[in-house]
Amino acid sequence: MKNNTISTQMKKERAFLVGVDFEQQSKVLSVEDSLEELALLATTAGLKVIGSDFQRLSKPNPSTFIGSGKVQEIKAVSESLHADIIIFDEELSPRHFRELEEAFGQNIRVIDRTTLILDIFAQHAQTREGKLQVELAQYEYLLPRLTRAWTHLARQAGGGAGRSGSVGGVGLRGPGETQLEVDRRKIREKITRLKSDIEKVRQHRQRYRANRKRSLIPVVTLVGYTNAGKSTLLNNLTHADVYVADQLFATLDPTTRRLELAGGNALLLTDTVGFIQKLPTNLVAAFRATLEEISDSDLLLHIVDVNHPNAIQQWRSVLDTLQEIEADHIPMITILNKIDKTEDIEEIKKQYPEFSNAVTISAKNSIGIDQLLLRIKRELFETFIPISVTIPYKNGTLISLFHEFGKIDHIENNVGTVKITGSIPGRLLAEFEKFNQQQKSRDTE
Ligand SMILES: Nc1nc2c(ncn2[C@@H]2O[C@H](COP(=O)(O)OP(=O)(O)OP(=O)(O)O)[C@@H](O)[C@H]2O)c(=O)[nH]1
Ligand SMILES: [Mg+2]
Repeated sequence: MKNNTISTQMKKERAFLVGVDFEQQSKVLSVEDSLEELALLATTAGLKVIGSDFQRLSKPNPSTFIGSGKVQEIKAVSESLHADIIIFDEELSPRHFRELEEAFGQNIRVIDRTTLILDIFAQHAQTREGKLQVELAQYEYLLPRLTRAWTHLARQAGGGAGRSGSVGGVGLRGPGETQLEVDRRKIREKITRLKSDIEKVRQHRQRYRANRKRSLIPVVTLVGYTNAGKSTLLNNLTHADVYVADQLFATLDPTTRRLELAGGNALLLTDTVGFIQKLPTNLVAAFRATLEEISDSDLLLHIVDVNHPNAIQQWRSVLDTLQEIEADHIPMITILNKIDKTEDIEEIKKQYPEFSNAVTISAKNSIGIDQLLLRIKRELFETFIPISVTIPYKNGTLISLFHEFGKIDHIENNVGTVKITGSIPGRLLAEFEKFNQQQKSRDTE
């Protein structure tokens, strides 16, 4: 594989995009819309998009992904447009890469959607954890796709391999190993090291989360398609200073801020990485630590750019990803954002029943924010579930929790235990489950 890094320092590289319209395949976006999104991704990565084309296929061609005639056609067009790089809107297999590089020749690089997203992630990651996660995803993606000696990796990654000199230099080559094997081995070693580093960060994060759980402030996470306005909303609500930009994946690293609601309740609000259709699965895996934040929340705020022509498709695609990371059971408020740019919001709500219960806001212009805060408050602090529990004195935290957040109808002190009948916010149900009266009497029968 040739150099995979898209440089933004030099004159903008010229990119030609290639999509595939698969017949009979359920897809989130049409091939044209998906290519438009790919163009945005390419621009975000610092490329200049000079054209695009697509082919209708029933299944990928095993050697060149698209048909060989189409390859020749695209080769001719992209050469005449002086393209530096060709981007496929689908994930390419190692063999596809090999054959396409062969077909397009030395002067044009071939990358795919995943490589492009990984590149943007690499450019946008700020924290150590974010950087580690992206680096791991890049190495894991590249390892099987390594088709020739690949010395740029060491320089590009800026990691250990770079400091130890050029890959495969004198003394680095193992007996009988080819350059390619050396590269592969080095990458495998690097992957092992990255995984253990990430695991350490993950454990630290888990301990932090456990502490937070104990403090019992509800955790609310902003989710949504990339560029929907998640960071803008976090900034609006908490006066945080998260980077906001009209580009894809502006945010990579999670930011958490405390938000005080009227009436004295507080919550922790987290902004995190956005989703996209055809999100590469290994990227989801690499970001598991970050995404665990989401599956551990008490409430999700799902932000939709209602002004986007594919708003409903984006909404569905986010739900798919939430299901993939096992976060689809968490209560969710759908928020239609950017209504300042929308002509008839009621019409849209009527058109899509999925949106009928949504809160409508403009995060940028502070429209509908009070309404949203009321909904959050209701969801977290005012949805009560009747319960009757017998709690041993030694579980004092739980008793004080009931006093603080629950509504007590009746309280009775016995030897070593206290029996409380009343109701608690739905989000706390799991905490009390063990001491639930009904549950207990069933068990002893
Ligand atoms: N007109 C309008 N633009 C908005 C509104 N909210 C956000 N935006 C714009 O939408 C773009 C994306 O906003 P962000 O807050 O960065 O979106 P995000 O969901 O955090 O995006 P990623 O971090 O890239 O996933 C920015 O240009 C914002 O200024 C709104 O209510 N109205
Ligand atoms: Mg953001």
